[in-house]
Amino acid sequence: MNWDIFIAPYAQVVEELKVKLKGMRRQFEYEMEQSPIEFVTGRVKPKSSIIEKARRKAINPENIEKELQDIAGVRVVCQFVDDIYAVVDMLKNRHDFDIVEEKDYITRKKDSGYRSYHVIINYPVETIHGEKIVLAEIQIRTLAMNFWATNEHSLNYKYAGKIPTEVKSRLKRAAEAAFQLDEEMSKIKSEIQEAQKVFLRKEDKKKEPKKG
Ligand SMILES: Nc1nc2c(ncn2[C@@H]2O[C@H](COP(=O)(O)OP(=O)(O)OP(=O)(O)O)[C@@H](O)[C@H]2O)c(=O)[nH]1
Ligand SMILES: Nc1ncnc2c1ncn2[C@@H]1O[C@H](COP(=O)(O)OP(=O)(O)OP(=O)(O)O)[C@@H](O)[C@H]1O
Repeated sequence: MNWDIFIAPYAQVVEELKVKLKGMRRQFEYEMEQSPIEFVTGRVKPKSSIIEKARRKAINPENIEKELQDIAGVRVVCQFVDDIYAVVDMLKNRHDFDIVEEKDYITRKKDSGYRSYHVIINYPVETIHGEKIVLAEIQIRTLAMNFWATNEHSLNYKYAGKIPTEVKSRLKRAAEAAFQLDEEMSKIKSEIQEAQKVFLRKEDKKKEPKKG
């Protein structure tokens, strides 16, 4: 199998989804002065990670495309927890892909402490050989959930998946603290948003050309 040929449609999907989700963010800012989307990232799963995951999950190489859901992955990071559900609703209303699975690790966090909402989609991508339906994963999480997950990911990498018990329990406590942070911020959401709107208006005024 030629790896570049195999990966090309996934790279295309990641780029297209990033453009579309960033477009949603921009539209929100123009129309409402604020957006449920803080930022969007995306990546094609590295080759070594695909091979390792396929081995870990005992997936036959010929079934990788059907069974590995996150070769193409994008991430939508939001300020507040209810922004996540607003984004999920918007994804459900789109007609350019089909949702095949939803994983709500917010109401049911993982044992590690991980929280996020995952939407798995079938995305039709145009290739030089015609349309190809490709699986992709959209992770939606708050800034606090993202902070936790990024740090936990680094520790998992450092300890090759075997994080010492002491560090693990600190991570669980940190996950609880991130959860509390999200809860508290949600309670003062309207005040924060009002302040951010005033700030945006001031920034826009600065950009206006001076009269006279
Ligand atoms: N940092 C961190 N990320 C996680 C954790 N669990 C899941 N993820 C992320 O979510 C993705 C999908 O995880 P799952 O929904 O559990 O599905 P999966 O593909 O079976 O993944 P595995 O948990 O690796 O078996 C992973 O590839 C990670 O990017 C976690 O405990 N910590
Ligand atoms: N859907 C996604 N969108 C954007 N970035 C992602 C997504 N999923 C993972 N990443 C990031 O891509 C990088 C490589 O992650 P990688 O795919 O190797 O591992 P993983 O998805 O966290 O774990 P696993 O192999 O266990 O599923 C990490 O920085 C990870 O945070």
